[in-house]
Amino acid sequence: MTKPMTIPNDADFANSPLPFSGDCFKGQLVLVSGGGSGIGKATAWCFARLGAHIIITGRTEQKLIDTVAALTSAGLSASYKIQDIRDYDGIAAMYADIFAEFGRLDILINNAGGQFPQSAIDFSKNGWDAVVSNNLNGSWYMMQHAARQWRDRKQQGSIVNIVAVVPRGMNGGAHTCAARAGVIHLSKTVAVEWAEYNIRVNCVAPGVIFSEGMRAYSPEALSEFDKSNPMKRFGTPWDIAQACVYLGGPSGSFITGEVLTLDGGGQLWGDLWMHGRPDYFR
Ligand SMILES: CCCCCCC/C=C/C(=O)SCCNC(=O)CCNC(=O)[C@H](O)C(C)(C)COP(=O)(O)OP(=O)(O)OC[C@H]1O[C@@H](n2cnc3c(N)ncnc32)[C@H](O)[C@@H]1OP(=O)(O)O
Ligand SMILES: NC(=O)C1=CN([C@@H]2O[C@H](COP(=O)(O)OP(=O)(O)OC[C@H]3O[C@@H](n4cnc5c(N)ncnc54)[C@H](OP(=O)(O)O)[C@@H]3O)[C@@H](O)[C@H]2O)C=CC1
Repeated sequence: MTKPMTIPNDADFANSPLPFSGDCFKGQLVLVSGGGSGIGKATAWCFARLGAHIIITGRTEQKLIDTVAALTSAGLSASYKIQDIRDYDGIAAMYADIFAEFGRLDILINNAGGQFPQSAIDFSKNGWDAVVSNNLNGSWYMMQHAARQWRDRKQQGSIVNIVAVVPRGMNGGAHTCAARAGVIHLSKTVAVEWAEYNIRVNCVAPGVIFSEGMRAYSPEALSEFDKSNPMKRFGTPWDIAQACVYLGGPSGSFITGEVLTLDGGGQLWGDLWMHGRPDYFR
């Protein structure tokens, strides 16, 4: 039978855990995919500074080594695993290793991903497949294998999927827009299906964030990115990191199936061309 609810009082509020105190994630394990650069790296730092042990993943070992070295040099707790998010069986084995070593995983920040900018009409079949596979399949493999571990061990879990701002499409990025829209609606669906397992699933949608990822764009396209929202500037990886902490941790405990957009208002005003603005739209 469900416990009857009581109205919280001053004593309850005095003792409720604060979401962003110095060590509020102490004893917790957070996995950040793509944690060797950009938004993932910032998110790893944010959680680690709040007391969590961080596992970062990615394909390029040197980036992971350097990031873990920086975190541990600062007295924080971190390790890494090399893992391509497109490798279904490899991901299952990675989670098995993590649970065998730590016995738990509290939060998955499903951040790894990316694309190349190109007009949709020019996509090759392989180009389309590569981006959809990276961003939709890869995100799903990471979510499903984590959720199976949590369900089987009767442990609660929280997933934050990093997506993109898709309501008005993404000019020059139709492949990633399709994949990210897929992740958003996948998240909304499993947020309901997995509520019985105490697994929350949310998304963070970054607008233009000035990270290493910006190297994938031409100077011409980049020169307009910071004018694509009413604040007329880029956001920072730290902006996104804090949103991940808010949604992924206890402060998000009654939030599931949600998309938190951090884009300086770009979904309301402005436009962005990932492959440069065509003359027709000048
Ligand atoms: C509305 C507001 C939205 C704001 C959006 C702001 C902009 C978003 C920014 C970011 O997301 S920053 C993060 C950027 N970081 C990355 O994108 C890095 C990750 N990307 C990759 O690792 C790769 O690009 C990939 C997408 C995973 C593809 O890697 P893969 O190793 O699978 O590809 P390949 O085997 O090299 O190629 C497969 C296929 O794709 C074609 N292709 C690859 N790059 C390009 C390109 N630059 N232009 C055109 N086509 C490309 C490649 O040619 C292959 O196709 P075929 O030649 O075989 O037909
Ligand atoms: N910066 C921005 O403006 C925006 C970014 N995003 C998304 O946010 C996320 C982080 O981007 P950002 O930090 O800016 O850019 P980065 O390119 O720095 O980050 C992407 C990370 O994902 C990893 N990665 C990519 N593909 C794979 C894969 N198949 N398997 C494992 N790891 C992979 C990369 O590491 P490695 O290559 O070593 O594997 C890299 O560390 C991405 O999903 C990006 O698309 C969304 C909207 C806007």
